[in-house]
Amino acid sequence: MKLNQLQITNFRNLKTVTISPSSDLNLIYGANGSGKSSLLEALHFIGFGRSFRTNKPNNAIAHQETSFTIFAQCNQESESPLSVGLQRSADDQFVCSINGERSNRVSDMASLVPVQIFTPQSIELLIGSPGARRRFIDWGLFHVEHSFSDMFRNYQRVLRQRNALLKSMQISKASVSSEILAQLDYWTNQLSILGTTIDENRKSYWESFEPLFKAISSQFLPEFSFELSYHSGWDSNVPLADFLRQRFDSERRYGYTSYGPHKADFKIKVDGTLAVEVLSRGQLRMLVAALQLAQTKHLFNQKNQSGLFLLDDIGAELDEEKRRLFINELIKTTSQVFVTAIEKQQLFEPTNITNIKVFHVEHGRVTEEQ
Ligand SMILES: Nc1ncnc2c1ncn2[C@@H]1O[C@H](COP(=O)(O)OP(=O)(O)OP(=O)(O)O)[C@@H](O)[C@H]1O
Repeated sequence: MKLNQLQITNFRNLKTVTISPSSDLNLIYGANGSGKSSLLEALHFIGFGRSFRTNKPNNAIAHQETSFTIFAQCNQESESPLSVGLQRSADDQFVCSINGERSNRVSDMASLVPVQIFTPQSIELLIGSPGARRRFIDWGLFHVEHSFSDMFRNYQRVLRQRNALLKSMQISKASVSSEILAQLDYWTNQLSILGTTIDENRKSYWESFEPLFKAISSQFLPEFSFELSYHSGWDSNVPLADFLRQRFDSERRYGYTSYGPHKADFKIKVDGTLAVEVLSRGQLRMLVAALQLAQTKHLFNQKNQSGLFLLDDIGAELDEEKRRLFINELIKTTSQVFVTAIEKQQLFEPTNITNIKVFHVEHGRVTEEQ
C-alpha cells in the first residue's frame, strides 16, 4: 500500500496541505512549531482513527474552525486504487469514507492502511504499562487477521459483564444466591472460550515474530543478546475457567477479574535482567525500532503487505549510523517512510535509495523541494 496523494484541511496549523509523497522515502524538515508532527499526526489518523499525541481529537481541529479533513489516495499491491478520507467535527462527529462509501467504523479504514509510528516517546512501549505491549501485539494480529479486533471487542464486553457481577457480589455482604453463581459461571465460561482463543492467537503470533526480532536486534544492537518471553495473563497450562473458579474468593474480594488475556504482557531481558534496567535511552529506542521493524517484516511475510512508517524527530537520541541503519532496513520492507527532523542535515540522503522526496514545512505550509 502506497499513498500517492495526501490532502489535509484545517488540521492544527496545517490550513491546506496537498502533497504527492514518494512511494519510498519522504524527508520532512522545518523549525520548531512549523507543523512537521502535525503532518505525521494526520497520517496517523488514517491508520488508527486517532492521534498519537492527544486523546481529545477535537484539539487537532485548527483554531476557529469547526472540522478537519484528511484525504488520501493510495495504490495497493495488485489491487485497485483506494481512496480514504475522514472528517472530524467539533460536535464529535467522526465520518470515514472508503472509495466514496461512508463508514462510521474507524477499524474499516484502519484495516486498509497499516501505520506505525516511532517517536521519542516510543520507549514507553518498554518502560510503560503492559497495556502498550498488549496493543503492540494486537496491532500485528489485527493486520494479519482483521477479525481479531471483533474477537477482542467481544472479550471486553464479556469481561465488563463479569466484572459488574463481581462488583455487585463485593458490595453485597449476603451469601451469594445460586442464581447469581449460575450467571457468574456463564460469564466465566464465555470469558474462557474467547480468552483462550485470543491467547492462542497471540502465542502463535509471538512464535513467528520472535525469530524476526532476534535477527534484527542482533544487527541493531549486536552487543546484547535478548531473551523474549510472552505471558498470557494467567497460568495458561490450566484452562482459564478453572483458573478463575479456583480464585473465586479473592475475585469477589477485589470485585473484578484480575487474570486473563487483558493482563497479558511480554518481557525482554538481557542476561536475565530486564532490558530497561540495562540499556541506555538511545539503545532502548533502537530496541523499540527492532520490535517495530520485526512487526513490519512479519506483516510483509504473512500478507505480502506493507504500510506507512512514520518517524518523528529522528534526530532525538539516535546517532547517524543508527538512523541510517533503521531507515535503510525499513525501506527494504517496501514500507513508505515519512521522517521528520528540525535540521535538514539530520536527514541524511541514504546512498542506495533513489526514490526520495524532501519537504520543507514552514508556518503550516508544506512545499516539496526540487
Ligand atoms: N488546534 C490547533 N490549531 C492551530 N494550531 C495549532 C493547533 N494545535 C497546535 N497548534 C500549533 O501548530 C504548530 C505545529 O505544531 P507541531 O507539533 O506540528 O510542530 P513541529 O514542527 O512538529 O514542532 P517541533 O519541532 O517543535 O516538534 C504549533 O505552533 C502548535 O502550537
